[in-house]
Amino acid sequence: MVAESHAQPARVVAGDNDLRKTAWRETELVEQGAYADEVLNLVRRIYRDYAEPFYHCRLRSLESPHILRYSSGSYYRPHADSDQLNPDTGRWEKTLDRDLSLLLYLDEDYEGGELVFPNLDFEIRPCAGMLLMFPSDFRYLHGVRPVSRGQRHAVVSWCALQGPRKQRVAS
Ligand SMILES: O=C(O)CCC(=O)C(=O)O
Ligand SMILES: [Fe+2]
Repeated sequence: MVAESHAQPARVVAGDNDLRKTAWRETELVEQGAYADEVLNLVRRIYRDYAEPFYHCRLRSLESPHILRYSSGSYYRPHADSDQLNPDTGRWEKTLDRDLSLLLYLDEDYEGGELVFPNLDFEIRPCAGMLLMFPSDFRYLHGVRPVSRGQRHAVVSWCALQGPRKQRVAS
C-alpha cells in the first residue's frame, strides 16, 4: 500500500464502498464550543493515566483535540499523522511534531467506518467508548473505510513527548 501526499484534489472516482477516492478525506469537524475545555482535559488525563505509564514517556505538548463526524459516505484515506511521503525521494519525512495519536470513539449505531492499518494487515470496527493509541509515524499508516449508514464520531488528539525517545515511540 502506498500512501499519497496530502495535496489531493477533492474528486470522487469510485463508489462509496472503498477507499479509492482521490479526496484525502471527507469528514466534518464538530464545533466543540463550551465543551472544548472538557474534551481537552479528558484527553490530557488519558495521556497521563494510560500513555505515560504504558510507553514510559512524558507528555511535552498537546494539540487541541478534534472531534470528527463521519456521515454516510464519509471516509479518511490511509495516512500517517506525523509523516508525509516525499514523492521525489519515496521516503517518509516527519512533518508534524506528533509522537502519539489518540482516538476515542463515541458511537455504536453505524455501519462501515472500520479503522484500517494497511501495513499491519489489521482493522477494527470502533464502538462507543473504545480508546486507541499508537505512534503517529508512518509505521502506523491508518485510514477509515466509508461509513455506509448512521453517524460515526471520533475524538482525535496528537501529542509530542519529552526526551530522546520522542522521535520514535516503541510499538
Ligand atoms: O476517525 C478515525 O478513526 C481516524 C481519524 C484520524 O486518523 C485522524 O484524524 O488523523
Ligand atoms: Fe490519523
